[in-house]
Amino acid sequence: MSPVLVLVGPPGSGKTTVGKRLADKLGVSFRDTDVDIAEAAGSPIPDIFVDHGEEHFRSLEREAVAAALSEHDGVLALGGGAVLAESTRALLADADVAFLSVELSAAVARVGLGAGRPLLAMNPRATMKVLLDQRKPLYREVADVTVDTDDRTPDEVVSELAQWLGGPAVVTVGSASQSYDVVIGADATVALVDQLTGARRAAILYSAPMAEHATRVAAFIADVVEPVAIEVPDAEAGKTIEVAARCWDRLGEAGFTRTDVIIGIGGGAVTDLAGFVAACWLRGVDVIQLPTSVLGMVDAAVGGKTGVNTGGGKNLVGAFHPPRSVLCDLSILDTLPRVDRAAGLAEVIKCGFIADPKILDIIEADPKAALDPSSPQLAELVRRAIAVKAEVVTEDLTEAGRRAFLNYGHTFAHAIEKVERYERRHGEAVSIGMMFAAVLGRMTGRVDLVERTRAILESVGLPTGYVDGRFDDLAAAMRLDKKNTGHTQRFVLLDDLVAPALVDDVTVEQQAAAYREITT
Ligand SMILES: NC(=O)c1ccc[n+]([C@@H]2O[C@H](COP(=O)([O-])OP(=O)(O)OC[C@H]3O[C@@H](n4cnc5c(N)ncnc54)[C@H](O)[C@@H]3O)[C@@H](O)[C@H]2O)c1
Ligand SMILES: O=C(O)C(=O)C[C@@H](O)[C@H](O)[C@H](O)COP(=O)(O)O
Repeated sequence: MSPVLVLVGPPGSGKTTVGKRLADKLGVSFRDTDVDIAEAAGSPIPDIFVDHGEEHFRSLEREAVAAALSEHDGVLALGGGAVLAESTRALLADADVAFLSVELSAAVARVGLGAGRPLLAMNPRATMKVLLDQRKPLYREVADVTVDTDDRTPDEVVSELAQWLGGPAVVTVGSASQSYDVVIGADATVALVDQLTGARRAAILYSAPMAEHATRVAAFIADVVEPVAIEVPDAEAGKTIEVAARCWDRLGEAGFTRTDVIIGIGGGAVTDLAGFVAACWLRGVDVIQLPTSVLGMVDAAVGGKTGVNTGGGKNLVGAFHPPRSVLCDLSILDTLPRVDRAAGLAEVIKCGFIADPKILDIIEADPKAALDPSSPQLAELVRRAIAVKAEVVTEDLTEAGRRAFLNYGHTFAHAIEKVERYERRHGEAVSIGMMFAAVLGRMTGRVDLVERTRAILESVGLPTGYVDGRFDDLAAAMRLDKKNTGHTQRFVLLDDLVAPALVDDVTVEQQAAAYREITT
């Protein structure tokens, strides 16, 4: 766990005011290490200075900062002198840190007579000058971003910080030479050109709704590679072996070699197809994924699972084929219909239940913001869900073990999708599938998360019930689930919040009873 953002800066820079407002805007909590120290010591900071001296205070501060950095996942403000400690500066190297800068006169005016600030009790202007001269280089050393607070309102500072947090972030999947980056931010696509080194041609796979964007990307890379545009049918209609075969024909016509690259631009259906086409062409060429839906960004384009649907079931034919990189340009989400944003949130919520409960807190605090493509909340949710997936996939690329937890809710979801001939959004099916799994979890004596699951899914407009009379078909589809082994059916259920387990003793009667409970 680490803070969303750590604020450093001198007294009067506005760390507390800005920190509280930023935390509110992001839907996270605020913590201040000075408050922690005073609470733990049972006396105000000036008294600690007077009774025990500054050295003693600094040692309490080092401990408080180390604890908060490992425990807190909201916005964290540090005392002005915290950066004096070398050990604290070393810890801050792993955190996102913002330095709120302020010039001498503004700092003195804001601090006034220095009430509550022992070092400024005497001659505040002269003392503040010494503090600023001594500490400014240290603030700069630890900061990832510096925000000038002179002549600006706290809200203006908050906006700049929120914007910076929405800027490119990089999550690495895998380790050493097997790793790749997921770049997340408003301008992530700019990184594409650097990713094309060594390629002569780039085949761009896209479907009609993303045609304009694909044309822009083709023009953007035309100086470095020859773009080969391949339009495929939209959504699940494109995820078939026939469409893949047509793409391979086009690659053959274009003389596509092993050093050429495929680019997938679209939702999860297109990135799954693009990855599969790349995995098989010449037994494997590189694919760069440019997901354009929430679901594509947080899930489908990350992790190297590629594939198509067949008459037998969802994603039954495919390959593990990690991408060269994944570039998530958040600004592209502006045109994504609201229903598809909600569908993507189903996979985000899944990550909340299996690994990162902060995701649930953020959505529960403000479901509307979670659906808003320009909100800092959605940017934060995308980053968190990608971090969950990256962590799991890094440990278990081929689903030999823990990766199966990412399939929470998917046994029933994939059955729905098959029974409905792939005409329902995947995220909606996952939403219903998580209700089914939550009911099974409670029924089998595990944790009861049924109402929390229902409430959070419905808060973003996702379905939580299903139609009656289809259990036999669904049960038959679930018997073909990829997690099953031999005669054993396996479900991912939650022993507790963020404690998923692979369970192999769920009876058909329990499945039927869970189905009845979610049948509307
Ligand atoms: N490989 C994996 O690990 C993995 C993980 C999760 C899901 N998936 C797969 O992903 C697919 C679902 O992905 P999805 O929810 O993105 O659905 P989708 O790919 O069908 O996209 C939904 C719709 O949104 C459109 N769209 C996408 N981005 C847009 C944008 N920026 N503006 C306007 N329209 C846009 C698409 O063209 C499509 O019409 C399923 O096939 C699912 O099986 C794969
Ligand atoms: O990446 C994984 O592993 C997942 O299970 C992620 C799922 O959210 C995703 O829907 C995936 O496509 C399902 O994989 P499948 O192997 O069950 O088809």
